[in-house]
Amino acid sequence: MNAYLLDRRFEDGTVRLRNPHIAEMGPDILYHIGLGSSSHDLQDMFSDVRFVCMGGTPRRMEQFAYYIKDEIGYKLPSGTTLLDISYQSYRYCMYKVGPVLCFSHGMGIPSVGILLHEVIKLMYHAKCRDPVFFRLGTCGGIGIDGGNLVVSESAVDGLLRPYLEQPVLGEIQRRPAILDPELASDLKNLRSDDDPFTVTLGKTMCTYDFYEGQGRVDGAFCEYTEADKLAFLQKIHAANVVNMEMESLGFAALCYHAGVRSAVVCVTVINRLQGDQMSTPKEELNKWQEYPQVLVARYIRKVMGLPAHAPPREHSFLLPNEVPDQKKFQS
Ligand SMILES: O=P(O)(O)O[C@@H]1C[C@H](O)[C@@H](CO)O1
Ligand SMILES: O=c1cc[nH]c(=O)[nH]1
Repeated sequence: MNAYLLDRRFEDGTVRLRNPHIAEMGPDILYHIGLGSSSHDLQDMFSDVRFVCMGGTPRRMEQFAYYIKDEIGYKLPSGTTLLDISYQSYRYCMYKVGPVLCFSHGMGIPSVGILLHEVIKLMYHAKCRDPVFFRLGTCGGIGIDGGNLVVSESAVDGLLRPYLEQPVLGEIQRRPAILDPELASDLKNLRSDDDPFTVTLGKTMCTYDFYEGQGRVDGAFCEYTEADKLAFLQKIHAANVVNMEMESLGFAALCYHAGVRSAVVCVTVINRLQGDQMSTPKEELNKWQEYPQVLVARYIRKVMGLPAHAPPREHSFLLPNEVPDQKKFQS
């Protein structure tokens, strides 16, 4: 067995829940994804899932669902589009394309954490074997220009500590935020020479805020100088931090605790050593957001025994319902 997993899974690769109450309590409602162990046949619906891919926005993850559909040669019945399985939750989006499950996770550790509790339980109820979890995100690069990829080798908090802390029953609970090193290195090696992006392996700083938490000077509040900010960014850069985002710590800690292999692949949308404001045109940002998908699709294809090379799309992808030139009204 992969050294990263230790004995945190069952021999047959199914997910071991580290919660004795679930087996005893009867029906389990997965409230935020609109599913349940008695209202749905979770094993029938999801037991073939091998890859769980998540990222912040519903649009990005719906796009990914269509992209991976083409990449793995999955066909939809004619005249149909992909169903958002968790549409009744009005929280996260969720698409299934063969062995790939795609979710949006919203912003920040609380949002991704709640989703992970329910997705890990879903893997358990469905008896999925050896699922691999990916976060496909955006980030601020530290010394890396926009439009390049970072595969996280580990996640640290805003104090450079490699664990997730949260108060539980009035005490601080600590869980190590460990990502699978073998998976990270496999992903990095899937870059091809004709890709329009570089891939850097390094530490990711995960913060609780986009503005002051990431040392920006362009929030509604700021009590430090530009020089203070740059000194901090240089200090963390010297400690091998190459990017900043807001979910990796919770994502890594919960996946590791569940015995699930996991990786974080983010595209840089700004080089924080050069500024704070997000001034890149939307069209460019949309194209960049697809780069993590390209690398993860290559990994999935490789594991499925398909040729690994999946090129980036020429143009950023429009969803079936995004008819161009629609007139919108704002009062
Ligand atoms: O998943 P994404 O790439 O949206 O996550 C990053 C971190 C925050 O959630 C968000 C801030 O803009 O982007
Ligand atoms: O600077 C950035 C860009 C994207 N996401 C972040 O959390 N920070």
